[in-house]
Amino acid sequence: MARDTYLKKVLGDECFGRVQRTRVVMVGAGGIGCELLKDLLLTGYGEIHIVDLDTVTLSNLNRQFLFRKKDIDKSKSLTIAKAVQSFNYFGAKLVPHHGNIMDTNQFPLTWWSQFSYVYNALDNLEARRYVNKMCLFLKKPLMESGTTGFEGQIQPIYPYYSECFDCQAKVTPKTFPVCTIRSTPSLPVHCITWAKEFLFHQLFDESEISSMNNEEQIRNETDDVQEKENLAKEANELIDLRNQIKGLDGSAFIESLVVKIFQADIERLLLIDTLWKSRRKPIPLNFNALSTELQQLLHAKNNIISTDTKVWSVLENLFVLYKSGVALQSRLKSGKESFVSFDKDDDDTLNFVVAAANLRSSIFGIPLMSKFDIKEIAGNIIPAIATTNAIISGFSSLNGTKFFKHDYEQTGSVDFSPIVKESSTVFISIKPNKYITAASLVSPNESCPSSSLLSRGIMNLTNQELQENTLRWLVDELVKKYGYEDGDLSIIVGKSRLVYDVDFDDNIDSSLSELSGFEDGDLVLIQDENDELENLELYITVVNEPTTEKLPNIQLREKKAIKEKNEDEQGDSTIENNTNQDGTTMVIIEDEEDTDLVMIAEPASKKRRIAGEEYM
Ligand SMILES: Nc1ncnc2c1ncn2[C@@H]1O[C@H](COP(=O)(O)OP(=O)(O)OP(=O)(O)O)[C@@H](O)[C@H]1O
Ligand SMILES: [Zn+2]
Repeated sequence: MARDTYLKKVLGDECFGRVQRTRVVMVGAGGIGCELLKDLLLTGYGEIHIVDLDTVTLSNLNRQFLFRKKDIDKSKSLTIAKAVQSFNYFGAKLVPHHGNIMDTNQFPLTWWSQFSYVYNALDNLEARRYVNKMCLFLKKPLMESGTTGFEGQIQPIYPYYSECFDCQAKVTPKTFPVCTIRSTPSLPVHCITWAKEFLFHQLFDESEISSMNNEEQIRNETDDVQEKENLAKEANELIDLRNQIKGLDGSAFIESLVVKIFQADIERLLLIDTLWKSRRKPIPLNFNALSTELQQLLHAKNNIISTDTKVWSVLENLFVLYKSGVALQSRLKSGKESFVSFDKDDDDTLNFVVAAANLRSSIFGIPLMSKFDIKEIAGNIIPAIATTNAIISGFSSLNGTKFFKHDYEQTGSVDFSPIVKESSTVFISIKPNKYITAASLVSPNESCPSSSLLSRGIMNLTNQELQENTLRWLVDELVKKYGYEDGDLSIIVGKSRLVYDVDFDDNIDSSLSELSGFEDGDLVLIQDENDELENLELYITVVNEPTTEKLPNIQLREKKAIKEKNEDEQGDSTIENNTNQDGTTMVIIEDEEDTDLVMIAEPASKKRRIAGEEYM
């Protein structure tokens, strides 16, 4: 059967026709992106824009099947667009963009407005959150997807009609109590966390204050006065050492470091009796006893450390610490870098963390690990699996394409209720009986910072208007337009910087261009201090010509009314479910007569795990 005949049969003539006239964007051209682009192309989409900021690396080739060895170091988006031409059977127009999706110069809000559907194929929380926001701004449907190892998930997002990406808290990586890491490690992962988050961070990274040295946290976690004093002392000495890094020569720096962290700090720790009542006491490193052998290694011609999969001896770890420590020190000394951040692919940083973690392990009687294994833990690497990406991409395009069964484009409607009822979040996993599960979409979370009690719109001003108009002008305009009682509003820019409220009017006569936070692409939050009107988020857009619609023509809803409406709508999810004896549910995904996809679902309440940071 010809391809288009087949697609017409599966999607229906009208839907297929719409898909062919549609312009979509795919953000991310990595593991999921390669699979997804193939799917979107073979579904017949008319125009596909592809955004990625990165270039192809060797490690991508095992699963990102559209890239070849010859493509290494080339732009992912440009390469992928070329690679699919050989099977571009429907003649889709492919438009690659090499850049960061969060760059508002390259991708202003006006750029986003051209798309009918946004497909995410990203690997980090920050970019996902950003795209979610843009889609909320423009009421664009978004398909979110993520995989980690054998697990994966898609989440269709229909702004204000179903949960957005921010509606559910994300799984955060496992953390350990500071005191376990700093005083009483018992597992290799404790020593790796110490080496990476505390030692490396304090010595080489941007900020001297790390979470491992958070006094308040330490105060909450231990009552032992001696331990508290000890931790503070340790950290201060490390900061002193950091300040001396550039002044010391290589061997003096490493020797001071080793003697301090593996000898003096441990000896001091041993003085706190309470810590060792029921634990094995650590044994400080005897640096003197090892220094002759270390010198021999340092003067050896051959590279003695070769295999990453072998567990190094204490001496070998000391050697690697020496070499990587000196390399990092000279990078800072050269002035080219003012700090160095840990990166699993930066060998100096990884070697330092591996060696420091292992030396600490040896002191506490914890098994040492190979560089290969430590890299996996320190880099939080869960292997990416091509098949998981392929399955998730398939669900992503299948579920996303359903949107085009409706004629949203023609009618201009943004009432997403019908498509929300037909869509589902899909999960895949390797657990028996849970290979594929699905749950119907639910209404946005009432306390979601991104999609509840909030209206959004665009503020259009020319550069000249930004220079001429003061904050006072903006406050007056806001009050006139939206009716804040007694003018009692506050204006917040950036993440949380207050520039105005009734008790803080220091900036009132500054022009908007003088106040940072009012540049093209910036977001400004307006809050009603009387707590009656919902919040308003403005997206600043610099236009060439003055417009009459400087502030968005919207009516802010009353918070009370929204809450009441939400309460009325509770429990309004109508997807047909049939509960089985084992508590799982059969969810009919397709509403067509010839139902083609039936899934087993667990109750929706159990399924609140959304693609978070650890999803690739
Ligand atoms: N802010 C962003 N703007 C544009 N593209 C982004 C942004 N953040 C991430 N990406 C891209 O999303 C893709 C995610 O794909 P994937 O998870 O396979 O990651 P990868 O970097 O290719 O692989 P790995 O992380 O395993 O080395 C990457 O190609 C990455 O460059
Ligand atoms: Zn939300």
